[in-house]
Amino acid sequence: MAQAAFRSFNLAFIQLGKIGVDKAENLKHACDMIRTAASGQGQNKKPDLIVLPEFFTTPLGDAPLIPTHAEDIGFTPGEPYDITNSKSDSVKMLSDVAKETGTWLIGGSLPERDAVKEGKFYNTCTVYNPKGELVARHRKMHLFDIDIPGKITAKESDTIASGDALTMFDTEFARIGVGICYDIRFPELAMIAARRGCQVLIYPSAFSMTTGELHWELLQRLRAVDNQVFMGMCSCARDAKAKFKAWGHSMVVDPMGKVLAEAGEDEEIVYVRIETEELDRARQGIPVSGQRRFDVYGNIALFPD
Ligand SMILES: NC(=O)CCC(=O)C(=O)O
Repeated sequence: MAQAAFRSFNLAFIQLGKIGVDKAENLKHACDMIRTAASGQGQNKKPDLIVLPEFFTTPLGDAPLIPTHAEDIGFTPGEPYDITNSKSDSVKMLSDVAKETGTWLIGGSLPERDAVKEGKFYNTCTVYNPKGELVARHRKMHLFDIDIPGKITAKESDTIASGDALTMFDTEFARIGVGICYDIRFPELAMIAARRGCQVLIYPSAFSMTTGELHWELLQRLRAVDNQVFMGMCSCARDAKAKFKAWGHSMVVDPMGKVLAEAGEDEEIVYVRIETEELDRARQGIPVSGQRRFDVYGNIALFPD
């Protein structure tokens, strides 16, 4: 893979609120918020890249809504895609607003209907360039199936099928790796993306209230430091009435593990300047990438569980 460009840029995370049962209203609200974020709100922060959270069209934890809210995206990575004939309202909105605002856009995620794998759907993120072209798609690879007795039981795999590909895309300012929420718990994904030249990793997300306090910041700082990359997770806002209450606290961490920006719990737009020097400083000062011992590790995928 060719060396990726890297220059300083502005990033905006939309910690979106008001995600209700009406998909059209959710789309309209997301579109309004993207326009607001793109304006930079008069603070000389006009973003090059805007990010939405996980499941921005459909309330998380409301599984019966998934079949009605799911959309046919019909995108195959690497193949041309005709947005004007897309069957997805969300794809059309995201493409239009990326073009209108002239920004890169990581369009959170939404339930995707495909040739429906075993009657399930995908939890899918789509990415747009400033011309409004759909350039990448990530299907959540690791599904949120957990059981912490008395606290939380979740089985995302009841309705969602797992994706089977890593996702990264090139902009004029960085190579960016994409995952979705629970994907953060699997260091291999971030490690491979970093080794393939990503300087920035961004995961649309919505952590649980049980795990958020201990793990949300910790996991992002770990992935950032392990891989010497910028790491960010963009969450939904917390909604006290929702079935799944999101932790919020959308965050961006630098390659030394320093938290550059953090939202609260409510709807909010977080602006961050990503400075190339921070990555160079971390990698030059602590040169772990040249000190790895692959001669000793061998193929870790072959180790027994
Ligand atoms: N939406 C999710 O994947 C939730 C992940 C989460 O809360 C975690 O602890 O991991």
